[in-house]
Amino acid sequence: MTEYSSRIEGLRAMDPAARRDAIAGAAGLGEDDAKTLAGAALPPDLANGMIENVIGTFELPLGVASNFLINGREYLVPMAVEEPSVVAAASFMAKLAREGGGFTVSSTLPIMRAQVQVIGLSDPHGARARLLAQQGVLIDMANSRDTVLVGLGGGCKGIEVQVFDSSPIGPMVVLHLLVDVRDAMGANTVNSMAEMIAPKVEEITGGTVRLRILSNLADRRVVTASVRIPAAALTTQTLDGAQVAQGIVEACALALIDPYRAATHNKGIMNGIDPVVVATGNDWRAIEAGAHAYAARSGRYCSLTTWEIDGDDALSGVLEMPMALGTVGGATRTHPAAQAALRLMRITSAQELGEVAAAVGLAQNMAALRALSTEGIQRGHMALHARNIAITAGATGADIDRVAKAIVAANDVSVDRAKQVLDGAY
Ligand SMILES: CC(C)(COP(=O)([O-])OP(=O)([O-])OC[C@H]1O[C@@H](n2cnc3c(N)ncnc32)[C@H](O)[C@@H]1OP(=O)([O-])[O-])[C@@H](O)C(=O)NCCC(=O)NCCSC(=O)C[C@@](C)(O)CC(=O)[O-]
Ligand SMILES: NC(=O)C1=CN([C@@H]2O[C@H](COP(=O)(O)OP(=O)(O)OC[C@H]3O[C@@H](n4cnc5c(N)ncnc54)[C@H](OP(=O)(O)O)[C@@H]3O)[C@@H](O)[C@H]2O)C=CC1
Repeated sequence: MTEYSSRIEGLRAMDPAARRDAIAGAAGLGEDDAKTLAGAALPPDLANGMIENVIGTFELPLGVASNFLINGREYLVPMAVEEPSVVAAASFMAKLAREGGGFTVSSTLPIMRAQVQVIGLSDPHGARARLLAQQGVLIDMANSRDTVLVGLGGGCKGIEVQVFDSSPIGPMVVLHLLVDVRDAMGANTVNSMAEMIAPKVEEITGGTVRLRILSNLADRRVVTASVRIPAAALTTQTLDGAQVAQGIVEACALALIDPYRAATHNKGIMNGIDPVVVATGNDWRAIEAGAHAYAARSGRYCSLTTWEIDGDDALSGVLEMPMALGTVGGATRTHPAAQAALRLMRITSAQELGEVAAAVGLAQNMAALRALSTEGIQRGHMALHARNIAITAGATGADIDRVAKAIVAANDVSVDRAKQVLDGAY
């Protein structure tokens, strides 16, 4: 068996079939999985079982980011995304990151929260005390709902109770169930537990339970990714590495103080994370909600990453954010391509998947800041977007690359110019 490698010579120049063969070979992926990743993997009857009123399926390009070395392990990362330059940028930064030993990642236990809202209380603080006194009963009751999870070492591990002295409808108490969901995203799991304990919560508090639902602010399920790259590795044709590193730090500084910039900065991070979330059949709305709520947890929305230059003149970046991803549950086991994507990465736990997604998010942020603080985003991004423009203008087959190259060379990446190239005017 060949050794798994994420470095594949000439990958970008291959056609999709050859690229798929090269990826499958490098990852030791079986023929069936390679075929599944080629597309049309979701038959109508399966799709019809996943959501309602199904009329078909909607496809996205699936790319693979190369060069990722994460905690000393090689990863070829599947990314389902419509935006050009995202996969290239991640691969590029992962290549640079190898100069410093790649990415280092870690994560907390997969603890999700479910909220149980209690209203109609005359003594909210007394109700809180009564709930805390009965926490053993509530935890046992919640765990009786999911013996499979408990058998796997997960389950409800504790409760928290918050009192809101005032709200538009008066005081309320909110009980949080803290549940180790193991390899699941966990929404259905914790929602079932919250609904199960609700009558007992009413009995203990004397109030009325309204909402029983997870919180997407998964602040007890946090992943940290970091990277440290010697400045020399960042050298470009016109700038030395120290200048590039300084530019990245200065670009991040604005996202740390200004929500207008932070929103775009964090969108750039999610450019890396969402495609991995989608490719593995996970709930990207949950990941987006968690990320942005976490970015605003201090009361001021800011960057999810920090970039510094350390004492040895190396550029050092850190991303910290919630990551509620599953390798079981939801659509992760229903969609054949999601399973093949996990096998492509050889991922065996939800925690590992979250850590890989975070490394890709950090790489993506670095790529954007590097481009923005040096030559600007348009050169690299528009050169790759040019193929989309060529298609929009009507190019097909070999004409797509020919027209794209021509409009990039003319520094006029527009549909008009592409049409003129197609019509032979240039
Ligand atoms: C686009 C690049 C990578 C070009 O950068 P470049 O310097 O032209 O790249 P290169 O040709 O020297 O290639 C270097 C490596 O990049 C990868 N690479 C390069 N091209 C390809 C390709 N066609 N297909 C596959 N891989 C590619 C590949 O790994 C390659 O290594 P090699 O294979 O040669 O050993 C660079 O300009 C870049 O990183 N730009 C940033 C792009 C970006 O951030 N895109 C996201 C969309 S913009 C956005 O939505 C977010 C934003 C920007 O608003 C966020 C924010 O504001 O913070
Ligand atoms: N606000 C939000 O984000 C919401 C999201 N959702 C959706 O919920 C879905 C995810 O819910 P989720 O609870 O993950 O899915 P599931 O309920 O489908 O799967 C979780 C269940 O899988 C079983 N299981 C088997 N092996 C494992 C393992 N190794 N680790 C953990 N559990 C295991 C467990 O018990 P058992 O076998 O007994 O089932 C567990 O309860 C997504 O589709 C999401 O879109 C739903 C509501 C709200």
